[in-house]
Amino acid sequence: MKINSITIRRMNMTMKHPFTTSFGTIQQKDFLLATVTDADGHEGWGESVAFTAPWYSEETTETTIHMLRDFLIPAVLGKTISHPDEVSDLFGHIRKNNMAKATIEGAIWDVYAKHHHMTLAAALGGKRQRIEVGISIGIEEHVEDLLANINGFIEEGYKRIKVKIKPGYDVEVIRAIREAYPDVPLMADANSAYTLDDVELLKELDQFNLMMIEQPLASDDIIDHATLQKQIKTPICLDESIHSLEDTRKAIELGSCKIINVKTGRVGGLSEAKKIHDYCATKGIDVWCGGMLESGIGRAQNIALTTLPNFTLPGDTAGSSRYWEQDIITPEVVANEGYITVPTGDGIGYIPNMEAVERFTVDKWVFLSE
Ligand SMILES: O=C(O)CCC(=O)c1ccccc1C(=O)O
Ligand SMILES: [Mg+2]
Repeated sequence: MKINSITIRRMNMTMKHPFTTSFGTIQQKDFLLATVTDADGHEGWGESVAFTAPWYSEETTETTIHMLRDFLIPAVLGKTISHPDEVSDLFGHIRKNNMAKATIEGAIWDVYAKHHHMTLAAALGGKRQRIEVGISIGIEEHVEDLLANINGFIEEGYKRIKVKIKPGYDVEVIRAIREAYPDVPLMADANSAYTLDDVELLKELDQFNLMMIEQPLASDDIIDHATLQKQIKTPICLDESIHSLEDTRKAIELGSCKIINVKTGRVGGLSEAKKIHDYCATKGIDVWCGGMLESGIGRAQNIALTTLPNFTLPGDTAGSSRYWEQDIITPEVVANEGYITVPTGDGIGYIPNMEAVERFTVDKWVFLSE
């Protein structure tokens, strides 16, 4: 399969509702789409999950444009590959910049699956025909508003509720949720808002039977998380700290977590995500698929990844309508009673809605092979 051309679009989409975490609020999504074509004219799509500002990780929309244009696209354009696993070798001389790498790698997986007339899920080795999904709910200034949001999503059937916590918005908020919903599968994501000085407070969360606490400590830490896990009963799930299979191995060996949130962008692509999934399966560590407020393209990639067998816990991949007035794929992603049916068309299985894609495009670059 020869990589004939790559198109990068800078997109701007407005989310229906602002989304607030411990590090800030986001409503405007400024992100990139990559389209890769092979010599037979198959077209694969990928999405960059980097945000405009570097609050979740160090990558931004601008750094991903730089990396794609000056390093990553030249490394693959015109090359012939027989399998997407080879892309990591082509990128082998470029350190980190995982979200930029995953943008191209994801598009190459899609074009590979289309080239072989199979679904992306099947190309990855996934077997599930539907996936179980939860919902991630942002911080609300008033707890009544949060409870109203939770109520709506429980009524829609989402399989578990994830709420964001931060210092001053934690034990009492979780207590209020548990009083209203004693049995709902519930978890909390701190996005690195605490330190080991907060151990006593974090121990108080043990009384609420949370499925897990996600990334309580620093975004680059796996040592303190191991110390914390020894002192709390609630399983720790790592998100920000895990960038590779090697990080995963070290975190599991240290006892830093019992669960891993897999995000393709954070780990540099679907091939690495699959390796992490496979390794965790051998260690008895559950994984689930995280979200980055993606458009339909990234969402479709997440759905395909979640069909792998060790994605045993509901992920953050909600339906399109939770985020967008109009998504950029046809059909849109629909979650019904907490399940998304895996599409059966080739590749990502959803068709880019070009009218919507063009409408939200603010910049575009085309790279052709010689
Ligand atoms: O609904 C989603 O896509 C997941 C939302 C979410 O939790 C999140 C959104 C943006 C950045 C980081 C995170 C996170 O998982 O920590
Ligand atoms: Mg998280």
